Amino acid sequence: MKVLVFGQTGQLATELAQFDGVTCLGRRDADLTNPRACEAVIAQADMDVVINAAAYTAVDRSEEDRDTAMIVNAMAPTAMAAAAATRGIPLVHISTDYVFDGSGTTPWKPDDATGPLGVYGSSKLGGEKGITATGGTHAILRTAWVFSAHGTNFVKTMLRLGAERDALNIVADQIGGPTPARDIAAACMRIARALTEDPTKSGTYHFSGAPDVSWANFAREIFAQSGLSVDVTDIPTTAYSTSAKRPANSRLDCRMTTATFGIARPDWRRGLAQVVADLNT
Ligand SMILES: NC(=O)C1=CN([C@@H]2O[C@H](COP(=O)(O)OP(=O)(O)OC[C@H]3O[C@@H](n4cnc5c(N)ncnc54)[C@H](OP(=O)(O)O)[C@@H]3O)[C@@H](O)[C@H]2O)C=CC1
Ligand SMILES: Cc1cn([C@H]2C[C@H](O)[C@@H](COP(=O)(O)OP(=O)(O)O[C@H]3O[C@@H](C)C(=O)[C@@H](O)[C@H]3O)O2)c(=O)[nH]c1=O
Repeated sequence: MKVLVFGQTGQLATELAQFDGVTCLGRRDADLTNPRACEAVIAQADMDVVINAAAYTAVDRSEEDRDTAMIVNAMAPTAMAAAAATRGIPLVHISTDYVFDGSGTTPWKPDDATGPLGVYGSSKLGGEKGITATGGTHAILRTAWVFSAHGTNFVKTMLRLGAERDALNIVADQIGGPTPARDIAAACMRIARALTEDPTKSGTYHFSGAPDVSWANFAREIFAQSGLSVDVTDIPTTAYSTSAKRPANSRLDCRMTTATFGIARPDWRRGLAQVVADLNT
């Protein structure tokens, strides 16, 4: 299976690059601020499937840079979907828990009502809607709280801060499933294969690590596994000021993904152990 991946330097793209048959495109090969260029790349490439692992992921910055976030996260993926549909190949696209408003405590199902709280979530929802509307073979895989040894993520932020300070205040009223990028990459490859064999599996799916946890308890586990002695104090969201609002409830109901593709929720504590080991080598 020949797989064209948008993204090269990011957490997910770096993990996808480990699989056979994958060609990763960096910004110089395809800049998502130019959706037409993304379309042209797909039209010209001889590929079996496209995975979009590129996105504008700076949640707070997107509040002041709405236009770029919308082009990269909504217009470019829509253009990719149109080009993939024209070529008759599937598109696997990654979306986020931030498309939900975070109300309640029940895990979100794929067809639950969306209601993004900020620009990043709105732009990602725009991408979902554009892809779905093209009517081509696709999977939109919503995930959450991604971490890996590469790029920027909460684990690396905690390790940096934990090396500098012996106490941290961390939000404890936002709950979600941290997800190792390596497991998302494996899920994407499996879904890509399944879609090439059975396009009726097109749709929106959820995939996040288990068990669900607060950011504060995630931080505690990060420090425990990395041997750092840092005192974590639970704080409410209201005590941590950010430009973008984050959902309180980021739990994702992943049962449809398991039922359709045989992919189970990974235990993020195992993924964390791997990342901590990778960072120490
Ligand atoms: N990170 C997370 O916690 C979560 C991420 N997701 C989604 O998962 C997917 C993968 O995320 P992740 O791997 O963490 O992302 P990263 O932030 O690690 O990487 C983003 C990638 O997108 C590329 N990119 C950004 N803007 C452009 C552009 N204009 N043209 C070309 N490439 C561009 C970056 O390239 P460059 O280095 O050149 O900027 C980079 O390779 C995204 O769709 C994201 O929305 C979903 C839930 C949680
Ligand atoms: C650094 C720090 C963060 N926090 C809080 C702020 C926030 O509520 C939470 C996580 O902060 P971050 O800014 O690292 O995470 P954030 O960038 O919001 O992470 C999100 O990224 C996008 C791309 C997604 O799609 C989401 O699934 C999610 O992973 O931790 C503290 O409470 N104390 C701290 O010292």
